[in-house]
Amino acid sequence: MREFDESDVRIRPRRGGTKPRSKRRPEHAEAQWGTVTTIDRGRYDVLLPQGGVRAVTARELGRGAVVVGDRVAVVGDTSGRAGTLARIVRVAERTSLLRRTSEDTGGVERALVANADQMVIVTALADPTPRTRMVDRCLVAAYDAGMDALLCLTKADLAPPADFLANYEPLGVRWVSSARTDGEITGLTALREALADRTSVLVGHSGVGKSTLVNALVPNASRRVGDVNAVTGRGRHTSTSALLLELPGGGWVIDTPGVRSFGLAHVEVADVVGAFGDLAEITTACPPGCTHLSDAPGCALTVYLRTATPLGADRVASLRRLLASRSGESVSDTPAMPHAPIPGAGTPPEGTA
Ligand SMILES: Nc1nc2c(ncn2[C@@H]2O[C@H](COP(=O)(O)OP(=O)(O)OP(=O)(O)O)[C@@H](O)[C@H]2O)c(=O)[nH]1
Repeated sequence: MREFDESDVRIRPRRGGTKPRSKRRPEHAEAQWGTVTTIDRGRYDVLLPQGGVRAVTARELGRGAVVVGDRVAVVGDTSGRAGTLARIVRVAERTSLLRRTSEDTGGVERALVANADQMVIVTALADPTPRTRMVDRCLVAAYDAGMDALLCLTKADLAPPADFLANYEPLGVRWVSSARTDGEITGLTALREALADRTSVLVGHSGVGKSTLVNALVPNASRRVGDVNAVTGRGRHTSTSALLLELPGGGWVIDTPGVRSFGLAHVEVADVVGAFGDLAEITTACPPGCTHLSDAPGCALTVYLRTATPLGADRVASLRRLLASRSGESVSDTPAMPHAPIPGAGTPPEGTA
């Protein structure tokens, strides 16, 4: 019979070894501040003033505490040499946070991107067919996160923007459009102007041409361009992780992987209504807990509709469409009549819907 000796006993070294634990948190006075550019399986790429480093997060920060766009304090090996890992010890207060819930019915809330001040909603005018529902949900998420919204309509060589834009006329959403002409992406001047010196998060369904845009805006971005599936009409998921990129003319863009769903269960009704200053005042006369949807008993918006101007009625219809999209209900899209842009919607780089 074989005898046992010490080599048969496997002792897993305790994390931190036998070092006595200090009760005092290190001050990390030597920490350097940088911005998280991408995340891959628990590894964070952080851009420091002298260049990029790869880092892990300190245990006390907890899981999921850091997202792309976060300003973070980094300690340890910040040489950026291959194989080295620095440590993120602090996260700066965020100026904005884009979130989504995994399921509309109160699923887990996830932070997606921090510190962006503008959401660029990329939608193809054809191939795949544009859907207002996705755009509506993005708008709600942008308003909730405290960001401006910009509609970026791609593939204008395949269909004109007018019909689709009519849906956003009453909202006064800023818009730009791009096209492919003789193999080149054109119409980028207005987009570049709208992105200059800002941090913009690009969202959109897979296949709308988001990677193509990023490659055109940021030389060497090398975002993979996929094909639209001929059977489903949807794009393949060729991008994987959110990525922050510096624009040559100043400013930053954050490319996000193809978003298939935008769960908004975490968004409060009041935050959506708050984005409609004129209507918010009217809703103060609503009964407590009013959903402001068309079937809501005693909703002051329904009373207002009896005497509203066509523009006012369109505004109510748009707000209700957004509120319904927030709760996951589907409503039929009634194209709105063209009207003048809404004051306070921002300066349009090219036009206002
Ligand atoms: N006709 C036309 N096609 C375009 C235009 N922009 C992009 N495409 C094509 O649309 C397809 C999808 O483009 P991508 O840039 O990969 O789309 P994406 O939104 O990044 O998709 P994912 O990478 O899957 O998230 C590709 O075949 C592009 O060549 C455009 O302005 N006009």
